[in-house]
Parts: sequence; C-alpha cells; structure tokens
Amino acid sequence: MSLDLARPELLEPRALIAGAWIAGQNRSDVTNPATGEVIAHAADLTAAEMRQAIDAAHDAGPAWAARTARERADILMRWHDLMLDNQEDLARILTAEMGKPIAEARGEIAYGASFIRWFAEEGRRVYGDIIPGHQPDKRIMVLKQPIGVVGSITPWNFPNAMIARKVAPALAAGCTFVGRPAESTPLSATAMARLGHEAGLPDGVLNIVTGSDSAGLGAELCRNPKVRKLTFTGSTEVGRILMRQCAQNITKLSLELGGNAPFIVFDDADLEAAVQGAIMAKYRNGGQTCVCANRIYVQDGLHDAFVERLGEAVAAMKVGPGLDETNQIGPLIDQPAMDKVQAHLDDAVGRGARLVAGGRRSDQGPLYFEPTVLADIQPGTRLLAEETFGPIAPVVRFHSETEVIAMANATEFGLAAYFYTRDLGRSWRVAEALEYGIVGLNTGLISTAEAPFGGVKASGLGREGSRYGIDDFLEIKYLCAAV
Ligand SMILES: NC(=O)C1=CN([C@@H]2O[C@H](COP(=O)(O)OP(=O)(O)OC[C@H]3O[C@@H](n4cnc5c(N)ncnc54)[C@H](OP(=O)(O)O)[C@@H]3O)[C@@H](O)[C@H]2O)C=CC1
Ligand SMILES: O=C(O)[C@H](O)CS(=O)(=O)O
Repeated sequence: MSLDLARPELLEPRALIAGAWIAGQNRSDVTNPATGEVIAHAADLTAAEMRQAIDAAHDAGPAWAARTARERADILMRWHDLMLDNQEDLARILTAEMGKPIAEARGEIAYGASFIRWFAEEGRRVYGDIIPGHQPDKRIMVLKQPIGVVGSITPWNFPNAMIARKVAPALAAGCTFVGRPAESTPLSATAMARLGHEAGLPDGVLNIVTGSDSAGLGAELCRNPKVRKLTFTGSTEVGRILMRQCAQNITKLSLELGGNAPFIVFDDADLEAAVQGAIMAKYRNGGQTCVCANRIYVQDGLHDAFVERLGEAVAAMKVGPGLDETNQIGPLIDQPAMDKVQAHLDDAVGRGARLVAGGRRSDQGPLYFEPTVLADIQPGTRLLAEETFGPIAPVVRFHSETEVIAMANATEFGLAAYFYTRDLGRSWRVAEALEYGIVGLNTGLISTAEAPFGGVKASGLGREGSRYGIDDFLEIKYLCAAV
C-alpha cells in the first residue's frame, strides 16, 4: 500500500545493528489493522543477532559516555528537530501499522519528540555532590555515571513515544541502547532510528532489533550480562516474566505495566467538564492505553445526567480507518484484542448491564468496535476487575466518598486514577487516598514529558519523564578521598 510519504526511505523494514541496516534471513509481515493489507516485510531477527546488537552497544559505550553532555544534547536536539520536520511521514507510518487516527499519531510524534528534547536538557544537569567529610582528612564525593548498555522492550500501542520515553534518558545519560519493538509495530522504531542516525548518533549507540520471537529476543536482553538495565512497557504478566529473567544478573529494571484506572465523578463536579474528561480518558487510542479510564464511578446526584450526556457524545463518534481525518475511533490492534473487548461486553450484558451507546462490532471491518457506554454495571463484572484495553465505558453509580475510594482501590493495579470535584477539601482527601502513581484532578489527560509517569503495586517500578526519569539510567559512585 502507498503511504504517500514525502521520504519513502523512512518506511524501513530492516533492523539496525552497529550502524548497519540488517535484512536478516527471515521476514515478519507488518499488516495494517485498518485493512489487513501487508505494509512491509520486516526483518525477523534471532537471539544470535540480538547478541550482536548488544555487543555493538557495549563496544560503543565508552566513546559515547566520554562525550560531553552538551555534545550528546546537541545530537539529541537534532534528532528532536528531525522528528518534527518529518512528523507527517512518521505519523502516517504509525497509523498504518498501529491503526490510531492520524491526528492522534501526529500528537504521538510530538509527544515522543518532547521526551528527546526534555532529556537533551536534563542530561546536562546530572549533578553529583561533595559532602563534608566524616573525618578531618576525608573528603566525600558522589559521582553519577551512565549504567551502560540499556535493553528496551516496548508495546504496539505507542510505537514511537514508548521508545522515545526510554531511549532519550538513556542516551542523554551516556548509555547505549538496544530496542526491541513489538512485532506488530516495528516500522515506527526503524523510522525513528533512521532519523537518529541522520542526527549524528554514532554507530552502535542506538540499535533496533525487530523480530517475531518476543520471548527469545527478550530473554537475551534479560540474561546477557552486558545489559545492565532493562526498561519495559507492556502487560503485568510479561513484566513478571522479565523480572524473573533479570534476577540472574541483578539487572536494573523499569516496568511500566498494566492499569485499571477509576474515573470518579462527584456530585459537585462540572458535568460537561467531567463528560469531556471521560471521553479523553476512555477513548483516546480507542481505549488502548495503560492509563485509560477502565471504570467510571458517578455519584447519585449527577449519575443519570452524566450517563445521558456521555451516551450522546459517544454515539456521535465516527469509526473508521485512521488515515481518514474525519474518524475518531480506529481499529483495535488485532483479533485477540477484539475477542477481549467482546468477552467483556458479553459478560457485562449477561449480568444485567444496560447498553447506552454502541455495544457491537462496526461494519467498518473485522477489527472495528463501536465506542460503547454501559450503565447498571453489576458487582463481579469483568470490566471492573480486568483492563479492557478497548472502547467500552462501564458506568457505576456510587453514594459516598468512602465507598468510592474503597472501590477505586480494590485492584492489584495502581497506575492512573481520575476524579472530578470542585470541593477543595475533597480534592486533597481523595488525591491522597487513591493508591495510584498518577492522579488526574478535573482532567482526563495527564501525560507529559515534564511529569513522572509510572505506577505502584502491579503497575510497575520506576518513573519515566520528569527530572526523575534519568535517574534509572545512572549509577551513583561514592568516592572517599584521604587528603
Ligand atoms: N502499560 C502499558 O502501557 C501497556 C499495557 N499493556 C497491557 O498488556 C496487555 C496485552 O497487550 P500486549 O501488547 O499483548 O502486551 P505484552 O506485554 O504482551 O507485549 C508488550 C511487549 O512485550 C513483548 N513480549 C511479549 N511476551 C514477551 C516475553 N515473554 N518476553 C519478552 N517480551 C515479550 C511484546 O512482543 P510482541 O508483541 O511482539 O509479542 C511487546 O513488544 C494489554 O491488554 C494491556 O493490559 C499493553 C501495552 C502497553
Ligand atoms: O503505554 C501507554 O499506554 C502510554 O504510556 C500512555 S500515555 O503515555 O500516552 O499516556
């Protein structure tokens, strides 16, 4: 299929190892979820080739770490500029392989580039300490040094920004990087890598290993002693596998895992603001984000009006291929995702939920599901306990603040939570009581490079973005000098 790219060479099916583009012995088809068409035959590399990439990163490490932070920042800023100069091409490649509406894809490219800019700046402020000595002849110094080779495993739902959120702090800190993107969305990663090399990244500093053997490629990243840090975004289930595999070498880990975000609307909330916030928090990326509102709780006084307004707004959403600018909801990524959404709907309706809007597959194609609103959700419904990762909004009525906080916290997950109120005291009480790493108050959109993104409990370890995000790519060294 033609993507009408200004720079067709950005549609890069090969992997990148030590500055060389590698086609490999085998191929893995990349298909467009909107149409089922094959858009590229991507290099399907093996664990042996993953080892070559890790060796290349290891060999390139000392020279990259020896650059000044300013030199690394200058290259990263050129990369940032190239990402924005080629935003349309990168967005079209992203929508073609992942399905999200083109406007959201353009937004993701800008979001990804913002992490490269942010950490180009942060890398120049990796300060150490000089601490007054514990004895007259002792001086205590604290150095921060790059941890070394960083392995990265990223999901299909944000195939540009999830890599950018990891590679930017790693390279800014002086580390080198081996990224393994999801099999279904390798092209955003290779396009980014082409621009990174145009920006001046030396051979071996950035490596992208594409392939279908997710377990084998991942195991190599976890078990190879040259890899000193693994950073992962994806399901909690896979996060546990990686954590076990990394135990062998005590490899440092960052895990951005699954979520089950509550979205709470109190009686004193601004109704229209809460409806618009729920739409943003629920249906962004077709509901396929780890911080999507997974369950919506509305207090008695606003419940009926909220359900009616949300139903009206959702019924007006247009479903179709992401490259068509008029569509707000694109296809789900694959058949298993569709099966999960259908199973969650069937379970809820089977337990007595009331259908307010949507509730069926769209005639746009096999992977399209209409944005859906359900009310009268019964206790025990799967939608409340499991991350749907699709465009279904279950609305639950609640009576008291105490009751809803208990329901919101009754999950193994703790990534994002949202609540709407105009009461100052309630704002503090609820924000402090919610067991989540990220809380949105009167907003449904919380993600930005300036803020620390990450979860607690089964939603992961560590934070990405913000001034905290670079710490995970550094080692602290204490120097005790006798003078
Ligand atoms: N926190 C977040 O941002 C995200 C959370 N999720 C959650 O995960 C669920 C499933 O989504 P899905 O994309 O399948 O997530 P997965 O966790 O299965 O996949 C995420 C990444 O891990 C890779 N992977 C899968 N199995 C292994 C393994 N054994 N060793 C190493 N790497 C592996 C995948 O490769 P490949 O795809 O090629 O198999 C992909 O690159 C979603 O429903 C959602 O709940 C998903 C995406 C993002
Ligand atoms: O993995 C995800 O779902 C992203 O982290 C969501 S966000 O960063 O775009 O909010």
